[in-house]
Amino acid sequence: MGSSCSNHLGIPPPKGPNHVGCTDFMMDHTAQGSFFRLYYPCQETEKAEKPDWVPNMEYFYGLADFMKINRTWSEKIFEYLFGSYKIPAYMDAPFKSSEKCPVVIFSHGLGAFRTLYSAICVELASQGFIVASVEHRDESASATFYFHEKTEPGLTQREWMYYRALKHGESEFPLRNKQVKQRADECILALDKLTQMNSGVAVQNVLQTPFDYTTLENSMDLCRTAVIGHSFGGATVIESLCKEVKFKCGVALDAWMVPLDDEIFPRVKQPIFFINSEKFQWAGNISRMKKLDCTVIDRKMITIRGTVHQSFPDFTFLTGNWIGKLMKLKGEIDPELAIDLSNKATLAFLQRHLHLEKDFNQWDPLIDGHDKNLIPGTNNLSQLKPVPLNE
Ligand SMILES: CCN(CC)CCN(C[C@]12C[C@](c3ccc(C(F)(F)F)cc3)(C1)C2)C(=O)Cn1c(SCc2ccc(F)cc2)nc(=O)c2c1C=CC2
Repeated sequence: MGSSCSNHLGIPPPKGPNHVGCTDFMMDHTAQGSFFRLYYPCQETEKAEKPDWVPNMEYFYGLADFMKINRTWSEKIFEYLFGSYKIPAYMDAPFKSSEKCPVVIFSHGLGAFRTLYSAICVELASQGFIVASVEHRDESASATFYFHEKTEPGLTQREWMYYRALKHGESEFPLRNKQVKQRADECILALDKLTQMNSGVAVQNVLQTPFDYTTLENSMDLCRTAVIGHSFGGATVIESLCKEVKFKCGVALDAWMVPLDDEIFPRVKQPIFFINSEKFQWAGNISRMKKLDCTVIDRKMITIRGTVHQSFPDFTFLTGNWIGKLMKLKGEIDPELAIDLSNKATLAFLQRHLHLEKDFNQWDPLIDGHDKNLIPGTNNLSQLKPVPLNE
């Protein structure tokens, strides 16, 4: 998919001091291996291209499946609406950072995949983080791929795994609980791969990208690691914190709490920041977040006024107001202002709990909802509303 998009829409560029590079990593041919997009501070290079936002057509097919719409014409619509957008980062640009980078593992939502939260991941990388945006193989992604057993040396063909919808009459919890456990394992495995890269252990990347992973040796501060996720990825944050104490804190963006066992809540010991949209809130979901409230561990919650569930993924920047509001991809608030508030509040929380020596503490008031576009805690209407299913 070529040609730069000419209209005013697009994924907002990063605001931090670093230029941002990105590259893809897949540890082996199997669906059990780790697969993520890596965003990192890079050298400024004219040569590097900006990658397509949606890397392969199969992702649009998967998105059609997820949206329960016909693949044929929806692929044309997606191609027309979104086919030419680029990620505001330089593909395979050389890594460059004057200091060790803190690390974030990012987990996407149901029906999403690794590139759909680029505005968040690129911003964090521009602020000095190394971010691995995992692509989950639990059949919750619209689509993902791995490789058939090596047919011939070097020659490998992609195997696509598509979104698995709930079967008619199938109950949601058992599937989502199994998936959230796999998702947490995949976040932990991604952290393990980054740990190997940091220690100079040679790691195999079955995607022959030109990026030189040896340049990441001694580049990461693995004592400063966090996990962040949207919706189902927010539940993955909680599950990952419970399973892996190397994650020092978590940021759950509009967490969908359904997949989680109640019994894990008392077992999570790390700080958690819930950043919620105004619309994706209902009593059952909020009450489970509140079960994580704790006097001795920093647990924070804010609501961003005028936002919807889709205010966190990149789609919110890519359609005009009319279509955006119709498809609930946009709320009342300007999408760039909303993500800016979310990113700044996230950076302040990460500074506090990863003990960063940056100036992100300038945004501490946002953690407590002190801004005209923020509400401390929930939107308090959540008691009234039934469960939103089409958010
Ligand atoms: C009818 C299908 N039904 C499936 C269960 C509900 C579908 N749905 C609402 C949608 C996603 C929507 C969407 C996307 C993308 C366009 C596009 F046109 F821009 F492409 C339009 C409209 C359709 C808004 C959600 O699932 C909401 N949601 C999400 S949305 C994450 C996502 C997925 C694909 C993306 F491209 C971007 C973001 N992540 C979660 O973890 C959870 C939920 C709900 C509970 C847990």
